[in-house]
Amino acid sequence: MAPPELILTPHEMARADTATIASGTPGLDLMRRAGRAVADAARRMTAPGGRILVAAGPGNNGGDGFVAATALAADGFDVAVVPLGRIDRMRGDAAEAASGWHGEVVPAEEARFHEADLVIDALFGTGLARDLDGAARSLVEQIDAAGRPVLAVDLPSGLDGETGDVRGVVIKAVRTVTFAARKPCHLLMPGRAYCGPVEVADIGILPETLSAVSGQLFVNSPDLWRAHLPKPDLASHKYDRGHTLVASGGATRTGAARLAAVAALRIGSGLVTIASPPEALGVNAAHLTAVMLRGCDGPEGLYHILKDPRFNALVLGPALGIHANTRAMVAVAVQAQRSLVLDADALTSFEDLSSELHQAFRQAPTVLTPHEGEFKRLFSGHPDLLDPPSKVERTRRAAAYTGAVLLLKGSDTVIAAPDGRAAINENGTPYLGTAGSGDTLCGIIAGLMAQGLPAFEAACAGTWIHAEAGAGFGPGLISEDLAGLLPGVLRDLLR
Ligand SMILES: NC(=O)C1=CN([C@@H]2O[C@H](COP(=O)(O)OP(=O)(O)OC[C@H]3O[C@@H](n4cnc5c(N)ncnc54)[C@H](O)[C@@H]3O)[C@@H](O)[C@H]2O)[C@@H](O)CC1
Ligand SMILES: [K+]
Repeated sequence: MAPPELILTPHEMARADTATIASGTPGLDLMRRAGRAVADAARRMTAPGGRILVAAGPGNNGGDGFVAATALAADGFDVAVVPLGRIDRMRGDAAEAASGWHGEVVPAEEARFHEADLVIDALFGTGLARDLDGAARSLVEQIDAAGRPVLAVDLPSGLDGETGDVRGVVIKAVRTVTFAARKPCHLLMPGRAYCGPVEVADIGILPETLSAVSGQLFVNSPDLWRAHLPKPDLASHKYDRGHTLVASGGATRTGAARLAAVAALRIGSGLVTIASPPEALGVNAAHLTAVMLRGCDGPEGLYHILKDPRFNALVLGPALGIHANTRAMVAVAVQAQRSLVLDADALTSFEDLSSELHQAFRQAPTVLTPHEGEFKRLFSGHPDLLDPPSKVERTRRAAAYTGAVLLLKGSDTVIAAPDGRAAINENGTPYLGTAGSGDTLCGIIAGLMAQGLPAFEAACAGTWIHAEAGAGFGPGLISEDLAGLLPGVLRDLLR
């Protein structure tokens, strides 16, 4: 089994670079390998002899560009370098790489990017320190306006490597070659939309060096959690696979709980029960077959049901209503120390009361699944949780604050555990943006926790499986389809 893929921040990457150099690999060797990997990609993107313009910045990203230019010219491509600033002011390895270039140099104001078959963007990489302005901004705008295919070196210039935000302006690339590991900007929005497919080139930085500097940020893929997935054997029966309880809303708001309940059953929870307000029992009963039903009158009702220890995972939130009763039900669930997924109304009920959530969930596995709007409302009194520009950092801080696993939804869903582990999901699909999709996600996660997955792994696996099911279906997807798509995804995963 492959190890989980690490994502390194620019700062961590610089540490890996320094450690590699300290252990005997010259920095110039790393740059040469980086530049050659860029040249390899460029070769695949350009017809023999094609015109390639390399926009080279003042730092090591520019150095990589000079190495690539030299390799491509040697291969017979028609290459010119467009430097940003004076080449004779470059320093260190980048100056060394630039000194190997004896071909055409074109000043930015004379560069005809629109005539290029390929533009290599080697302006800025992980060293971008502020918003682009002046000559740098003009050059980026000039390249973008030309509309020619761009190959980005490490990352599209103008992207903040850590946050994925645009620093003033950014070049839109059709492909990116990065080194040793992907950076957060390759997965987080909006950055991801500017990268095209991202290729990770091995430049000789050892996996153990990457692990040593890693801040425990991962790509959310099966490599991160597959080992935890339950595989029932011949001797196991439904009582071994947990019992998920989903709280239903009132008589006209019962669908969300049923979506969650059916998803929990499909993902493998041995038994699933809907806890329904008395007035909604009839409508729930009319729609349920394999899912069981219990009457549950608010927090007191929940308290009585949870006296039965077999209910080991709970979903609270979908269509429960935003009021004190919902908060009280959360309190009962927390007291009962069961695995818990809180979404939607269960979160919004704590608006302006988020201080009540401080360390509230550290006793039992809990997953909170807000989208950005819910997250902002929930933690509106806590600028320390809302201010960090990095979505990963915001999610991590909220996880540490609440003691729960935080799943901050979006096309770049981030999942963070209170211990600092975090993952960015990348298999999402816009088709998942449909009514009830979040309810299904809650059911999947709770169903996995019912079977014994730890909260972080359940949240990561649930996010990935939910997205995979949606992506496999595509246009026309509605939430009722999702549970039925889970067996196919599970079959592939457990193969
Ligand atoms: N870290 C590594 O392991 C390796 C890194 N390499 C390359 O090195 C790059 C990082 O190099 P650097 O740290 O030199 O950084 P960059 O080359 O990304 O940029 C730094 C330079 O840009 C200037 N600068 C920063 N922000 C600016 C702005 N807004 N406007 C104008 N100028 C600005 C800085 O003063 C500095 O001269 C990576 O992206 C990668 O391409 C490779 O050479 C191989 C190994
Ligand atoms: K770049």
